[in-house]
Amino acid sequence: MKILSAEQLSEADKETIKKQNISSEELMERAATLVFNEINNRLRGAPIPIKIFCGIGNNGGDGLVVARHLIQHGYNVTVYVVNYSDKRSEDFLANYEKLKEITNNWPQVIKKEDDFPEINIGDFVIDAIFGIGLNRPIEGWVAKLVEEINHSKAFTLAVDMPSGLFADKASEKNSAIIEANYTLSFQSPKLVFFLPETMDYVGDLQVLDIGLDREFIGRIKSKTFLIGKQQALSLYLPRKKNSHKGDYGSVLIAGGSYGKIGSVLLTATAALRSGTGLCSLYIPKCGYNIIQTGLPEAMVVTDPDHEILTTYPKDFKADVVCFGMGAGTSFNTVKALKELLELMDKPVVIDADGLNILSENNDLLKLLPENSVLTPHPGELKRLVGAWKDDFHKLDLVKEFSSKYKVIVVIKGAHSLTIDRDNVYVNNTGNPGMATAGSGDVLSGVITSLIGQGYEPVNATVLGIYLHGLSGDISAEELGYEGVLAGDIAKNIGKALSKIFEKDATESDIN
Ligand SMILES: NC(=O)C1=CN([C@@H]2O[C@H](COP(=O)(O)OP(=O)(O)OC[C@H]3O[C@@H](n4cnc5c(N)ncnc54)[C@H](OP(=O)(O)O)[C@@H]3O)[C@@H](O)[C@H]2O)[C@H](O)CC1
Ligand SMILES: [K+]
Repeated sequence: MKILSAEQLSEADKETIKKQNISSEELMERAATLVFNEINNRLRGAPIPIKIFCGIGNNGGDGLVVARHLIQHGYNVTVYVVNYSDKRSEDFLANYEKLKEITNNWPQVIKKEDDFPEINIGDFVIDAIFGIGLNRPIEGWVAKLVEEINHSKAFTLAVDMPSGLFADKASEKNSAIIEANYTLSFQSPKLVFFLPETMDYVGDLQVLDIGLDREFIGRIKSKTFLIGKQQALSLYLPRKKNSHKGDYGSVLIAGGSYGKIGSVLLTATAALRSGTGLCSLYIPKCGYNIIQTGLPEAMVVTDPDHEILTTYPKDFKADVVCFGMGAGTSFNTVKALKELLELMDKPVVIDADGLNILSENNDLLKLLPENSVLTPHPGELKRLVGAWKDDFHKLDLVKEFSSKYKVIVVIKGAHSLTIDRDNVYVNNTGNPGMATAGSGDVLSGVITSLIGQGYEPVNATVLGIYLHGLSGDISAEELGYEGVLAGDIAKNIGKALSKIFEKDATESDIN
């Protein structure tokens, strides 16, 4: 699914009005009625106090439409107009009149702090103050109102966006932003919903298809995509009935050191669980018995050294090599990575200490084969691209790095991002249980395996991250967040792959 910017959404809005020959008020009615339906489905007539805070633009207009429907269905509603300026939009005004026609309980206008109502923890708050039209931080008494809503701890549902968030840029530190429990967003999720500094404001997210013109949206040249089940499915390369292990790639996992052989064991397990035909490990001698016992399906080649990697086996033929987990950054291990990069003309996957070596030896970056995949965690990423001011600056730095070195970079996080030059792929699977030792080693194994099976490196990365997250979700369902081990994520990759083929009746819009 494309992630559209505020500007693209406004254009789609205008184009839809033209093509479908409807008024913008009708489009507002359509969008806000969907919001009402969702609320009605959940509240089912419950008499809890609903407090709707409406701005004076079109987000506020949506709030007024929702209010009208709720009142007509007998809900206990109070509407507040957050009168932050006198520039009331036309559709706001039209719906203001419509609301006054159906109730004697007219909206209360808030113009200063003294006008604030009491907000109780048991209230149901609807935030329709600002949407995609926010163009500067919220200030003054409106900022105080936002704080008041947040402090109340009342359940808060945001219409389109939590007020105070910009759709496509970072917020200043300590900005007033609604901390929503639930966000019902129109047509396309906004990029900020998935970035670490802003995702917590969104709560649970649901995207409502408000019927903006499909053909126009299809033509929009978006470079930002949300990866859900449909996209994962479209990337999958089916297996032929008449095939053998030679058809599914020969991968080499190079890494490990004394005390850290578990890391390569996890990577290799994940590679095999993701469908690799032949999996070999290149490790220091100390790991030989461990791997041969722990993973009899894998083959092992050992370095001359007992404890670390010191060289690279020049005659070894593999379709793809993954380097770095548990390897350490000793002088001779740097040499081993250099030998590998000088030899390879096919994409490699570099993780963990491999990335630390690259950040300390910038000359090696130039040796990376085109479309190699780097999978840093935030600390490793900072060492590679430098420090960033905010999430959007980080995206710019990584895009620049990806273009300069012609590589694919993963920004790991609750929603991991794959950056391929200017393109951003946002992952939408995974859970906090995956924040556990070895989880990254497993991800590298999955991506390496898929490249070995013939996936384009960017597709292998996007699909690999999706499957890794889904496998984490399956593991958490079995074991609870705290109970998940990286080994479980590796073990369940096959189940995750099967799951993308399941038809799921309760599937939400964005999965
Ligand atoms: N295409 C769609 O998805 C549809 C969206 N709808 C809804 O419309 C809003 C967007 O409405 P819009 O009127 O463009 O913008 P807002 O309601 O978010 O903001 C209104 C105006 O507020 C001013 N502004 C911006 N920032 C601040 C601030 N910090 N303090 C005070 N005022 C501010 C700004 O005007 P200025 O002239 O003062 O700059 C905004 O224009 C969208 O989110 C949906 O909810 C439709 O209902 C359906 C189609
Ligand atoms: K809002």
